[in-house]
Amino acid sequence: MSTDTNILRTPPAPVRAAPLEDARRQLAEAVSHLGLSEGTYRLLAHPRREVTVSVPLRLDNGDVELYIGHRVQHNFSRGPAKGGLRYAPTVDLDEVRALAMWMTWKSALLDVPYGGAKGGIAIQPRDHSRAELERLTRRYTSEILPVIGPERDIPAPDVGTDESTMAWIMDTYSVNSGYTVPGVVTGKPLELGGSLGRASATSRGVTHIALAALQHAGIARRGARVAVQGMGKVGRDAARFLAEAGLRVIAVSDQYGAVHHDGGLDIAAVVRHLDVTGSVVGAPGSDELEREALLELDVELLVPAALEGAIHEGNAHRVQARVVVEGANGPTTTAADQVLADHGVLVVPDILANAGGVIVSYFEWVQSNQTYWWSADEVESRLEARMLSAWEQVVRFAADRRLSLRAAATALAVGRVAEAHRLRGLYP
Ligand SMILES: NC(=O)c1ccc[n+]([C@@H]2O[C@H](COP(=O)([O-])OP(=O)(O)OC[C@H]3O[C@@H](n4cnc5c(N)ncnc54)[C@H](O)[C@@H]3O)[C@@H](O)[C@H]2O)c1
Repeated sequence: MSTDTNILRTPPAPVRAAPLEDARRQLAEAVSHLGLSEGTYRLLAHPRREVTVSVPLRLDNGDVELYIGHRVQHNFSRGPAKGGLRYAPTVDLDEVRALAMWMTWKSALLDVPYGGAKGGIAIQPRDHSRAELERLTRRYTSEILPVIGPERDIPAPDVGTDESTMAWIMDTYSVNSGYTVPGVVTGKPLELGGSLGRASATSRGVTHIALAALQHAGIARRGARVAVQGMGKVGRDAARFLAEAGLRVIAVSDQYGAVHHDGGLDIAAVVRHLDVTGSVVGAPGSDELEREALLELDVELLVPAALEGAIHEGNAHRVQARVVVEGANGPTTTAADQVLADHGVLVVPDILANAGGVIVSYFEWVQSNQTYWWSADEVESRLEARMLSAWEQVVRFAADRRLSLRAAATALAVGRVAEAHRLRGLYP
């Protein structure tokens, strides 16, 4: 058993700005633009359901550590709640609330029949063995068991979690149900009913949107310079797909630092180095760059694909990119958004740019529920069609209403959710 101080150790305090304030401000703008009521704002500014749980973990050395987990279901008026599960030391309830709200807008914008949710545990997964992460995941799952399920709330991977995490959730849920329930999570391993194309779906979607946005901005794709912040599940495949599409990825970063090569990085070599060493730093054919300097490089396209608040009031005026495509959720603060708009930077918002994940999650859920599997080509062509259709709707709405792409995307999504509420009526 651990010492008292160990038991009482609290997770590190969050270091970032307030994503929930930004999310609520975006909602308020959409409500006002659409002429919806104050009551509608209040209804949508607060999550429908929140669960906070203690997650005691027996460490490999026998000590017991306590972690705090959350699952927030922002809205389920259009279908089951849907959203990722994050393991990071910076997780707190307000962050999870913001991420859950953005999931509601994303599902509505892409017209998938889901609401929005998010989960998180305040833990540094790097500091734990695989066996510890499995026990943590199973205990967290059993604590939130009553509120999840294929018709209630369907988790998926996010920062610090992966397909193994989803396999453990599915197994824990299934053992407790007495039969196998593949539809309780998405982002599962293929062998357990995962979908072809799910692992790289967010990155594919980012790439489709980035190419459309460059064209919209009148920038030739061939040789266009790109910087990608974050080389995790989203960033690494986005860098690869963008390079394959003829762009020149000149810089990438992770939490340890950034690397740069003016002539274009060899992304396959960078990823091999990352897999072996755990970081992009020192990748062959690259110079080292200060981590945050990546955001300020002279590039045509910047893809922030790490965490919230990367582009903020303090650095936004130094961003030189002409187009920013948000691979991450909430990487641009509201204050930074205004600075980028004043500088003529085209910002494609997260709820559109990184929606490829929720689209193919929806395809996976449909396939799981029907026990019928689609080919990779089918998945990818349906993903591309949905992404580009949403892009066109947002661009048209923004032009008609003289809104930024973020304001347009949020208003379109909020309008659909508000309409679902109106049609269903208020119980009792
Ligand atoms: N995984 C998905 O399908 C998905 C879908 C939609 C949105 N997102 C969002 O995309 C973002 C990344 O998610 P992920 O699944 O790739 O997570 P991940 O844990 O796989 O990767 C995160 C990456 O960010 C890096 N990073 C952290 N802090 C950094 C910093 N200050 N500077 C540079 N790099 C930093 C990490 O080193 C890592 O490479 C998150 O905002 C997530 O919510 C993910």
